[in-house]
Amino acid sequence: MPEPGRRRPNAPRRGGRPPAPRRSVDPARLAAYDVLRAVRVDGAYANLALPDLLRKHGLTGRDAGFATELASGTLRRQGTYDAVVAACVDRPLAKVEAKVLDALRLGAHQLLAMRVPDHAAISTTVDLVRARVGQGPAGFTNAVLRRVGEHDLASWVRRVAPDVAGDPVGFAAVAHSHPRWVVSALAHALARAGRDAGELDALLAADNEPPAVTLVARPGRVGRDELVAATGGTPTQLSPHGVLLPGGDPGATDAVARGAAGVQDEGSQLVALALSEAPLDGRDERWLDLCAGPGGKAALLAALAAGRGARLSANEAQEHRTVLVRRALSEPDGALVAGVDEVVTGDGTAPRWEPGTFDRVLVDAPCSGLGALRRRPESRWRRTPGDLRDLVPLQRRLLDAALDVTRPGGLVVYATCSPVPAETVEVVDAVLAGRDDVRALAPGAALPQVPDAAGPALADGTATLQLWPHVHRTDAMFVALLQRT
Ligand SMILES: C[S@@+](CC[C@H](N)C(=O)[O-])C[C@H]1O[C@@H](n2cnc3c(N)ncnc32)[C@H](O)[C@@H]1O
Repeated sequence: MPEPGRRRPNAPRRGGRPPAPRRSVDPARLAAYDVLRAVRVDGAYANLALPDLLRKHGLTGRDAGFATELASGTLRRQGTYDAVVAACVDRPLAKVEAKVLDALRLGAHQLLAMRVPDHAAISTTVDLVRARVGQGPAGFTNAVLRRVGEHDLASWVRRVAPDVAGDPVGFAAVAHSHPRWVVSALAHALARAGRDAGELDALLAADNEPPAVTLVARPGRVGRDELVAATGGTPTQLSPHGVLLPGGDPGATDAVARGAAGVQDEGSQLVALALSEAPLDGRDERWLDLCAGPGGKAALLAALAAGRGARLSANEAQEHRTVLVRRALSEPDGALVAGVDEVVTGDGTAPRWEPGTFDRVLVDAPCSGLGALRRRPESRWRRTPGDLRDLVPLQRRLLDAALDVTRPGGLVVYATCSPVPAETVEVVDAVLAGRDDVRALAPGAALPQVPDAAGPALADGTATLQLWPHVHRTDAMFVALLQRT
C-alpha cells in the first residue's frame, strides 16, 4: 500500500488537456450512469432498475457485470467518494451539479476500486459528461478526476477522514462509506449482542461486498443435490436447502424458472427454518406468514408445510406486493403450489382470522433493513433515524396481532433484517411486558448448525438469534421465538 501522499504509479499529471472527444459513449458506463440517475431522481432501487437498463443498453455477459459493479459499487461507496471529490473541487459539493457529481462518483469508483486504467476511467467519464451534460462540465470533470487519480483509496482515506483516535465513528463513516448514525447504530447492535467492538470494521467492510448469489431448493419441488448438479454450485453450510452459485444468471436455471428454486439469502432461509423446525406440541396444520411480500420466505414455508401436511396462509398489506407473493406461490400454470391455503391482502395489525387460528406464525416485520445493506446499495443513504420512530410502533402491533391469532401452545417467530435493538429485542420485550399469555423460547434449538449467533438476551434472560454478514456471510437477520401459553 503506498505511503500517504505518494502518487499512484500511473497517476495522471495535473492540468492535462481533456481527452479528445470519442465518437460514442461506452454503453456499460451509460447504463451505470442511468442507474444512478434513476436512484437519485426517481427514487428507484438500484437492483430493480438495473435489469431494465442493462437490457435497454444491450448489455450482456461481462459488460453487464461491469455495469452492475460500477453502479452498485459506486452507490455503496458514495460516502467515501464524496469526501474524496470534496477535497478535489474548489466549491462545496452541494454546488456541484447533481448530474456531474454522479459522473464524478462513477469515475472515482473506477479509479480507486476497479481495475480500470486511469486514462480509460477519466476519458470515458469525460465522454459521458460531454454527452449527457455539456462541454464545460466535461473539462471540470477531467480536472477533478485527474486529482482523484493522484492517490490510491487508502491514501485518500487517511487524507480526508477524521482522525481515527479523536473521532472513531467519523473515521469509520468515511473509510467504510456509511452514514455516521448507521455506524453508531451498528456499533450499538454489536455491543448489545455481546460482541467485540473490534468487529465493527469487519461488519462495515462486509456491507460493501456484493453478496454471493444463493439459491434455495424448495423441498419437495427440487432436491438440493439436483440443483447443485444443474448449476455447478455448492451446498451452503448453514441452510440444508441452500446452493451457492458460482456466477451466471440464476434465472437461466430451469428449477428457478419453474419456481421450484429461488434466489434467497441463506439468512432468510434460516428464518423460515427457525419457524418450521421449532418443536411444537399438538396440532401442526395451519401456518401464517403475516408480512409475506414479496414472498421469498412464504415460498420456502409453503414447501416445508406441504411436506408435513400443513397449509400456509400468506398475508401482505400492499396489493402490489401481494401480486408478487401470489406469483412466488404459484406454479407456472397459475395454480397455487402445494402447501398454500390462501394469499390475501390485509393489514397485519388487524388480521382477518379468528383468535387462536394458527399453529405457527411468522412476523417478518417491515424494518430499517440495516442488516441487508450489502444487497441494497443505495439504502444506507435513504434511511434516516426517524424511520425507526415510525417502524417500531408498527412492529409491536404486528407482533401483538400475530400472538392473538396463534393458538395456545402455538409458536411465533419475530424476525427482522436489522440487528438494531430498538426494532429487535426491544420490540419483543415491550410486547411481552404487555401480555401474560406468552413465553419466550431460545430459537437456537431449531438451528443447531448455526454457530456464533447469540443475539441480545430478552429481559427475562431468554436467548435470541442474530446473524451477521461478517460472521455468517448472510444478511443480519434477527430471530426471536415465542410461544402462546
Ligand atoms: C421484511 S418484508 C417481508 C419479506 C418477506 N417475508 C419475504 O421473505 O419475501 C415486510 C413486509 O411487510 C409488509 N407490511 C408492512 N406493513 C404491514 C402490515 N401492516 N401488515 C402486513 N404487512 C405489512 C411490507 O409491505 C413488506 O412487504
